[in-house]
Amino acid sequence: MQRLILPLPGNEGFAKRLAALCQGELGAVETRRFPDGESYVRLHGDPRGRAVDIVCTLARPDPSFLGLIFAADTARDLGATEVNLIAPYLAYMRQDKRFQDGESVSSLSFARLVSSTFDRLLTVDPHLHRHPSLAALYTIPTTTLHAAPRLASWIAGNVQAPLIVGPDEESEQWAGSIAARIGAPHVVLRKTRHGDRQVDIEAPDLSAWRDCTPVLVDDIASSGRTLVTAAGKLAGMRPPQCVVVHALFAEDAWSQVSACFERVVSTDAVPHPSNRIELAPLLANALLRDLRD
Ligand SMILES: O=P(O)(O)OC[C@H]1O[C@H](OP(=O)(O)OP(=O)(O)O)[C@H](O)[C@@H]1O
Repeated sequence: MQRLILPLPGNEGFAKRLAALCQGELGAVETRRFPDGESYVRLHGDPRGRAVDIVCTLARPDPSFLGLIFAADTARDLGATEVNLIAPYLAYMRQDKRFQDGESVSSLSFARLVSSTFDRLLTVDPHLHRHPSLAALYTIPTTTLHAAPRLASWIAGNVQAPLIVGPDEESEQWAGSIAARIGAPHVVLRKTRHGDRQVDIEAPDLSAWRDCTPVLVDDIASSGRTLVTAAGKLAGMRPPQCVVVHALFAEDAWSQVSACFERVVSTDAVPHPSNRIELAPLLANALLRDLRD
């Protein structure tokens, strides 16, 4: 039986591309607020006897999360054989430790809530910093996909003589992988984070690559401070470009970041005007491979 693909509001475009690629049936989730602010949820599509994939990128998750849980529960109540969460961006991955007494380890609490509601989670480049994999947080099976091959193809097709630049040591994994795929050089800068919006970045001598176009690559753009500060270290080189996986761009980050680069592009993991790189093919392949019903 065809899978039923149900996007939460705002995820319809991504879900439509996904449904077309994996021959799923596209349904819908209607949501609204009751006058008292509580969430109303109604599914359009029949989950009975079928695998249901709920598509909801989890950027800014707090206002939509309860509706997501209600949608999943409703699919199960109505007879879905399994209920999976397709979250191209996975939220609450950064507070993965109690830095100060009494703090919530929200990565773990969020993972418990998702694990108690869904049968399986598919996501792209979750911000795994202190944990080796999602299995350290989630008790359901998870599939972690990587955008680096698609970022590499975009850079190879759009940038002459790129120098791949990672803004911090953690970005070595994707900067190195992208560079190796397209036969480009790469460098990694060193970042020290002092607060939500304060970072310092040190760069090595980049003069050997003056004839290259620096392409900054990162997993997340949130406050934008990492990208803005890193761009400041590329002075004297060709106009820099920037490719990110998850375009959160909080508050005024987009105007700050876009002013520092000749071009900023992102994947469609989080809907944003900078989206140029489609991830639906990556997720469709995973669905067809891992979740065959
Ligand atoms: O746009 P911004 O607000 O600068 O946030 C984005 C940056 O934050 C993350 O790293 P972070 O420095 O938080 O490392 P960590 O979470 O792994 O400690 C991420 O890898 C980006 O580099």
